[in-house]
Amino acid sequence: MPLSFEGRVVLVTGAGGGLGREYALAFAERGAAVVVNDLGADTKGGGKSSAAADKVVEEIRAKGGKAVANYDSVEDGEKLIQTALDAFGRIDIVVNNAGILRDRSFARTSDLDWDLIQRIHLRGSFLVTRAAWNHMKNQKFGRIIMTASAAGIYGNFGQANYSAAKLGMLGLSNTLAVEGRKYNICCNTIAPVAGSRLTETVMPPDLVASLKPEYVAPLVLWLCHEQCQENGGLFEVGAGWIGKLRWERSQGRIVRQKNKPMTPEAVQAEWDKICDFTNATKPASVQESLQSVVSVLSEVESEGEVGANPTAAPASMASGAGINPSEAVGQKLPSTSFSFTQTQCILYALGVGMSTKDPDHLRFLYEGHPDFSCLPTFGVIPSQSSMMGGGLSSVPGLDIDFTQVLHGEQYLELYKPLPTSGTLTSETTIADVLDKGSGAVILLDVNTYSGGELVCYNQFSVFVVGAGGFGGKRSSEKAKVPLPPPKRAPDAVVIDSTTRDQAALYRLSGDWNPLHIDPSFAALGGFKSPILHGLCSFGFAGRHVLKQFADNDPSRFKAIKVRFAKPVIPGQSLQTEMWKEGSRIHVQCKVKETGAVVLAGAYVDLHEAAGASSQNPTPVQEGGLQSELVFAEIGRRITELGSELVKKVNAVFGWEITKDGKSAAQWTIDLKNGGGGLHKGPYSGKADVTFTVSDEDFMEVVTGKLMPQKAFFAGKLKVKGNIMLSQKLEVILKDYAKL
Ligand SMILES: CCCCCCC[C@@H](O)CC(=O)SCCNC(=O)CCNC(=O)[C@H](O)C(C)(C)COP(=O)(O)OP(=O)(O)OC[C@H]1O[C@@H](n2cnc3c(N)ncnc32)[C@H](O)[C@@H]1OP(=O)(O)O
Repeated sequence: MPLSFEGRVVLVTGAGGGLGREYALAFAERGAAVVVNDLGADTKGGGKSSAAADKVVEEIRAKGGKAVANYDSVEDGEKLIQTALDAFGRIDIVVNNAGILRDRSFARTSDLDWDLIQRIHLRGSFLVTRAAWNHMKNQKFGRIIMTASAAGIYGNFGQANYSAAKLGMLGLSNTLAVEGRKYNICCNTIAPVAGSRLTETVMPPDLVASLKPEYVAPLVLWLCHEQCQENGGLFEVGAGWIGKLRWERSQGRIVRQKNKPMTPEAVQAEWDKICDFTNATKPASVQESLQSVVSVLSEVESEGEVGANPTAAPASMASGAGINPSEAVGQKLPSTSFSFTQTQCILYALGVGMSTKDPDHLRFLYEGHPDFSCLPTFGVIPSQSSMMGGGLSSVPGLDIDFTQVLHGEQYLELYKPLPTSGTLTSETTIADVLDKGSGAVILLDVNTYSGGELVCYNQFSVFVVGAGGFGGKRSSEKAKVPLPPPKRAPDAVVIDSTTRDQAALYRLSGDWNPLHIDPSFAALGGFKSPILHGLCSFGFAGRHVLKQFADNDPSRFKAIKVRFAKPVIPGQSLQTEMWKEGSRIHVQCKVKETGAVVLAGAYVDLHEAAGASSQNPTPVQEGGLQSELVFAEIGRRITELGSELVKKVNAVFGWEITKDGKSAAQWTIDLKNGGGGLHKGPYSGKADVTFTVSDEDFMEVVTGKLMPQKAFFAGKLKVKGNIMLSQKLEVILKDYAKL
């Protein structure tokens, strides 16, 4: 179908001749109403005449087209746009084409030469475009062209002023592309080579004659058509040829070591590698650029070697997918080391939705807890950092578009419970590359070691949307496959909310992919808003199973497999459905609000429980916080209740609370045979708890001057005893409250 501009209103600046005239005629021929702007100045900006614009308007009208003339300078941007609004009622397309030259060698460039060129090219384009911007925003459509020049891109003798202005227009265009994206305003830049008044002074006449403006106009028309979604591009065009330009960045080298000064000698030593464009990346946004630089910080912090090249990470920033399995499979990524402390374990637990609201979570959130542990699914973090730090893009045969990368599946197997701090090293191999038609799947096997001992194995499956069709195989014997759940009602269902900031929190564990936080980046992948990390939902599901079927005991966790079937949006609720089949728990996760299955074919393998069943009382050792806080709370309640109420408590619940205070005050709570009353069933057992405080501190607590919790932390209130899970004590506290 011919590309029509029927109903569109176009402003072309500098349209009295050359390229501008050609654009104006071409737009009008395809149905657009055109504002033909031309000041009628000479090529150096002198003089003023309406003749040039009028002539083009006449030409258009003679062919039955719609056009009006405007003779204002582009520095009066508002007036140009007003002409369009007055004549045609709207403005859809702005082609910033007007320009003049003041060529001088740099030493001879005067202030005036400089200022005039900046004013007409850069400032003029800014003023005209700004005047049109809100109209385009409101109508949710706009197409803008900036005219740069090879002189700006490459530099050209005698054109310092012009080069600066022209590349300035590219910077302007790049930012308008970012800001306009959500309003369907696209802004692109062209660097045309055509015979015109500006080029006839620097080119031989027959070359000028053969570089016709009509060899440039079709690109401008396409870029301005509603069907064209190109945005933020830079194109060289001339003689019937069009090429796109982009930034390329070498992999670079880290020249700094933790806690050591960065020196020019280190830069010198790495210079060849810094400038080596082998396996160069193509960052296409500030986020992509920054992200890789940020990864340097973690690399340096984890004391990565000088000479590493983490700026290639994460995944590939290259566009223009090119996948070659025979080159990629078997390749190893540089091995990485990951150092962590309790902080990372806690941050991760918070990232996958743990909260102090659930007392059972405290063992994963508080380093002072006697059973403080790392969540088993944290096992993906050290290995993930190996990919983030090393970069898939450095692998030959994997030229992938990072904006199209989704996490497809994950398998994790632990060979021993994870430590809560230490240094782990990871070795990553490209296990296979599959052609799934709609995408490519890259399987990465990662072994993670502590010292020489294997701690865990991960298989990452990375789905690169749109990168399929390269003629590869569809399945792999190396893949850990998802398993469908049994065809019966689930044995357990847990519903848990993610928060609006879930991804913002989870990313602090090391996956800085802007897909999860930056709306513009998410839009590049076709998402309306940032999506949650697959591994975050994975962490939710993993801990649901651990709580439901393994008493939150990390040592019982063996392995987990998950397929990410659909994206989750931060703030949605996850409904985890679980089926117990021996030691395997099949899992399926849905978004509660939509019913969509987001984790499919998932399962968790558990080790058999050793010893007591989960129904037995859990002994709490002296000094453990989870119980202590609650005990301290009980102590406070008891003192508040006073002796009369204590008696009542004893009577109602069949408890025996006594005070034995000589040199110290001691309280003993004895839940006789489950305490009777409300405390039957799984809460049966006996709890003997002793609070020990000095008389002085006891009085402080009794008179409310010192909160029991504070007394506990200050070591003034000591607690000793065995009792069932604190959760049950919360129940007890509620019962006290009823009294
Ligand atoms: C740390 C470094 C490594 C990690 C890199 C990732 C970095 C992270 O920051 C990124 C993320 O966390 S992204 C968030 C989590 N992931 C998602 O939300 C993806 C959700 N899934 C989808 O949208 C689709 O399944 C989709 C788009 C993936 C596939 O949908 P379709 O194209 O419609 O595919 P479909 O027609 O259903 O099936 C075609 C073939 O592909 C297989 N397949 C489908 N989903 C898959 C998936 N999720 N993983 C792997 N393979 C998958 C199908 O089985 C089918 O193949 P076959 O016919 O051989 O069975």
